[in-house]
Formats: sequence, C-alpha cells, structure tokens
Amino acid sequence: MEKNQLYPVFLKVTALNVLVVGGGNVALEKISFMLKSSPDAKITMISPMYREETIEKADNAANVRRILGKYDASMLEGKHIVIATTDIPAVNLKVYNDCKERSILVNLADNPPYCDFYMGGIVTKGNVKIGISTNGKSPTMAKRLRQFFESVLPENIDDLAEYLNKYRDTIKGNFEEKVEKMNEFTKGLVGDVKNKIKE
Ligand SMILES: C[C@@]1(CC(=O)O)c2cc3[nH]c(cc4nc(cc5[nH]c(cc(n2)[C@H]1CCC(=O)O)[C@@](C)(CC(=O)O)[C@@H]5CCC(=O)O)C(CC(=O)O)=C4CCC(=O)O)c(CCC(=O)O)c3CC(=O)O
Ligand SMILES: NC(=O)C1=CN([C@@H]2O[C@H](COP(=O)(O)OP(=O)(O)OC[C@H]3O[C@@H](n4cnc5c(N)ncnc54)[C@H](O)[C@@H]3O)[C@@H](O)[C@H]2O)C=CC1
Repeated sequence: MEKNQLYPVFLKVTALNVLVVGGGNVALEKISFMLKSSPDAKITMISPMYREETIEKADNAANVRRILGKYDASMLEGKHIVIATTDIPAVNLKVYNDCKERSILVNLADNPPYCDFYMGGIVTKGNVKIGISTNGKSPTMAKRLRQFFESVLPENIDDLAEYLNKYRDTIKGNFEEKVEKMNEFTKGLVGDVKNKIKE
C-alpha cells in the first residue's frame, strides 16, 4: 500500500503573508476554506478580474486585500505562501518558478505535481482541529471524510481539551511525572470517543 508521506503542520496564517493569484472560482474556493478555518488570515489577491462571489468573500474578510492587475514577480516580495489559481497555465507555471527561485511555498491549485503543500480537509471543534489529506488522490474523499468527522466528533470535545488544559496546571511534579499523570488520566478517552461514535 502506498503511504502518505506529507508532513502536516498548522500554520498561523495571521502571522504569514499569503498571496492568491487569480480571482475566479478556484480562488474563491481556496480563500473560502482558508477563511473558514482562519477568519483573520492575511491574504493578498492579485488578478485583473474578480468574480462577484470572490469579491464578496474577500471584501467581507478582515485581512484580505484585493489588487487589480496582472501577476508580476514583484508581488512575491514579503510573501511566505503563494496559491496560483489562474486559468492560464503559463501564468501559473511562472508563479511556480518564481516562487521556487525565492524558496517560497507554492501551490498550483489544480496541479498536484506543482504543489509544495496541499490544502486539506479540515474539521474544527473549538480548540480541536483535524487536518485530512488523501495525498492529493481524491479531494472529494477528503471532503467526505471531513463531513464524517464533523458529524461523529462530539461537540463537547472542546470542553475536554479545556478541562485537560486546566487539569495539567494542577499537577505537581517534574515533567516525567506530569506526562505519566496526563496519560493515566486520559486512558479511557479513546474508548469514550469510540462509544460516542457507536451511540
Ligand atoms: C491536490 C489538491 C491541491 C490543493 O488544492 O491544495 C487538490 C487538487 C484538486 N482538486 C480538484 C477538484 C476538487 N476539489 C474539491 C475540494 C477540495 N479540494 C481540496 C484539496 C485539494 N485539492 C488538494 C488535495 C487534498 C488531498 O490530499 O486530499 C480540499 C480538501 C481543501 C481545499 O480546497 O482547501 C477541498 C475539500 C474541502 C472540504 O469540503 O472540506 C472537490 C470536491 C467538491 O468541490 O465537491 C473537487 C471536485 C471533485 C474532484 O475532482 O475530485 C482537482 C480536479 C480538477 C480537475 O478536474 O481538473 C484537483 C487537481 C487534481 O487532483 O489533479
Ligand atoms: N472551476 C473549477 O471548479 C475548476 C477549475 N479548474 C481549472 O482551474 C483554472 C481556474 O479556473 P476558474 O477559477 O474556474 O477560472 P476563472 O476564470 O473563474 O478564474 C481565473 C482567474 O484568473 C485570473 N487571471 C488570468 N490571468 C491572470 C494573470 N496574469 N494574473 C493574475 N490573475 C490572472 C482571471 O482574472 C480570473 O480571475 C482553470 O484552468 C480551470 O480549468 C480545475 C478544476 C475545477
């Protein structure tokens, strides 16, 4: 069986500068998912044309700036992450090459071989977040898995995270002792969630 070798991280996109090239349907999909998870994400968009819905989504967000114009490599100044979504393959490829030259992480949304990272399915319950990847094999499956976990994870899982956070502060002892106590205390957790799913 092939194994997914991608390494997941949870980015603070309020502290990073994201550039989205293009303002159409795919741009809308990508900013929508990013904003759903990170409403304050710092995103700059560059495109000579924006679709109505993209404008609405972008202009209602706290930190999305829309620039009207064609992509130019100067747009990469100060950017950490770039997502190219234009309908012109040559433009997307130029974005890719320009980013590679500058060691900027890049994603050509409809072109997996030209992605340093993939956007994933995301499940959020308060502080708890699960990222889902099918290794780029099936975005539809990532979406269905997201819906599955959204429905089976109990809403109060965040209460548990908050509670464990508080409990952790009350434990005395050195690091090893704390780890041991936290593990002992949470032993039943996996069984509890499994039971919850069965219910
Ligand atoms: C590789 C990746 C790169 C990237 O975009 O980062 C990528 C690529 C492509 N997407 C395509 C299409 C669709 N994408 C979706 C939906 C999502 N796509 C997302 C991620 C990813 N999409 C990355 C891999 C993630 C992984 O590892 O699994 C999700 C999870 C997150 C997000 O978009 O933020 C989000 C679901 C969010 C949610 O609902 O929770 C749907 C489903 C729908 O809309 O119903 C369709 C239509 C159905 C279909 O085609 O499957 C195509 C074909 C284009 C064509 O036909 O040419 C390609 C290109 C290709 O695969 O070659
Ligand atoms: N719509 C969809 O769900 C899917 C689209 N695709 C592919 O993704 C690509 C984009 O699709 P859509 O978003 O639907 O197209 P779109 O036409 O809605 O958006 C393309 C955007 O790119 C912008 N653009 C063009 N030249 C540019 C440049 N030089 N600099 C900056 N921006 C530029 C346009 O102004 C427009 O905003 C297409 O190649 C399409 O085949 C693939 C899978 C699904």
